[in-house]
Amino acid sequence: MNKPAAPKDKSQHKFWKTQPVPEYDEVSKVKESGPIEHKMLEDVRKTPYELHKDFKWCEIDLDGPELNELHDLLNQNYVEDIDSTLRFAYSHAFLRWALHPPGWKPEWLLGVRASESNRLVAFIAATPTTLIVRGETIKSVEINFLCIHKKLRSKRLAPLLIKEITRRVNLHDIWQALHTSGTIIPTPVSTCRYYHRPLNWTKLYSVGFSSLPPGSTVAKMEVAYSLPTSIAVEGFRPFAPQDVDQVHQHLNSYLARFDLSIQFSREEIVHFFVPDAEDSDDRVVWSYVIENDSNITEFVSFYKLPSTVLVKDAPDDEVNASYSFYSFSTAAINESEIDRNELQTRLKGLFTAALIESKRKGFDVFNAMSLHDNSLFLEELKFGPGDGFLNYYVFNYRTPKIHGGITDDHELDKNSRSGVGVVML
Ligand SMILES: CCCCCCCCCCCCCC(=O)SCCNC(=O)CCNC(=O)[C@H](O)C(C)(C)COP(=O)(O)OP(=O)(O)OC[C@H]1O[C@@H](n2cnc3c(N)ncnc32)[C@H](O)[C@@H]1OP(=O)(O)O
Repeated sequence: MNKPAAPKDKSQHKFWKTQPVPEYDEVSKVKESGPIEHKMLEDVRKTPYELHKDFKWCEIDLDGPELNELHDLLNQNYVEDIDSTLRFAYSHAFLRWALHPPGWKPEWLLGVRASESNRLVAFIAATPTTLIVRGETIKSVEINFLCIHKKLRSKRLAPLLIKEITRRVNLHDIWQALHTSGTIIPTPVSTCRYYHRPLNWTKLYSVGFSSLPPGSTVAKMEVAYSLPTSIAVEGFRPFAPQDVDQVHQHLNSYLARFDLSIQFSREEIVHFFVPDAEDSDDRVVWSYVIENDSNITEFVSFYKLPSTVLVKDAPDDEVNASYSFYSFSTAAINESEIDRNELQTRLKGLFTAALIESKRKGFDVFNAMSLHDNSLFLEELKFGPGDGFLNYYVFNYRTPKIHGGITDDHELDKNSRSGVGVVML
């Protein structure tokens, strides 16, 4: 298992030591939460940061051919797993869905082009969100898709992208940002672990994602990960437009229980969960509810994010993965009345149904993290711990460390639930 690397001292981070982020040892000592730096709108620089003359800033218009340029930049240069065997392969539809939520701004889809060739060589995105940290509501952004072309790495371009997106966000009177990364910089507020539930074990084995335990066989592993062919939970059905109000209300109540979370507007519920396509290669998100007597009691959603297989001569070039997105059970909402056994039973039923649907849609693996109340079902539903960890950061905010659903030994913590409610794409 690859444990997260031991961090350096913040002072060794040439760029991050200049930014309003906590010291490494601060989150374990701090008692109060709040912004680190208070700036005024008039203090914000009015002009873009200067780039080297070989480069220029640009905004990426996702409604035209630039979408394809961004797609190619990310698919060739974005995040790879620890041993470089897989790389995220975002679809065009995914990028539009992720980067055009309600309230998106053209100037927050920030690119860098080579001055001479006009080629897109780097990108960073901000999208608006309503963050809640320990009950405090903060108008904020999510920062994602920071990517620099492989040939331009280690040239200190990332700090410029980060400073310029900060400036563009600050100009909207927004001073905090949520971001995640597999790498450690100053300073994670929480760390969650990835868990993987094989749906097509043989395929995962053939591309090197899964390994055969000693004494087992491919056939035995297929049986071990087989799923019922029909869904046993009564009232389970696809999420439909008429469910928006109930899901909006329950999901926000569910998410408000967590120390680090977000709140959705009604428009965001529609954007993120009502699919705009029937099943097709272009579909990005699937959402379902459990309805009893016209009341929605549970909700589950997952999105499609394949990875390109980078191993030479592998029999397949893609792993088709679904990722657990937002979900809730109303059994968890009223904190004083939570019956853990009841909640566990409901979540197991809900996620077994999600796994069956995922398998029916042709996914090879279902991924989830040690967040929400997931520790109540991950092991029972045969999710295995992954090598990957995801660190959560809140820019310009300090707050005591938030539980990421794993113990100090990085094992799933089944005794206390995670404090993380937000799921980053
Ligand atoms: C209020 C609004 C605020 C808005 C902003 C909030 C903050 C947002 C922060 C960004 C959230 C992004 C969320 C995502 O998208 S996370 C996904 C990040 N992307 C990838 O992993 C894709 C593959 N990798 C790359 O494209 C490059 O390696 C990247 C672009 C990551 C770095 O490029 P490069 O390798 O060529 O490095 P450099 O020489 O230019 O720069 C080196 C400096 O950059 C610091 N670095 C490296 N990686 C990261 C990272 N993932 N978050 C923050 N900082 C990072 C590094 O510690 C060093 O600083 P320091 O250690 O010396 O101090």
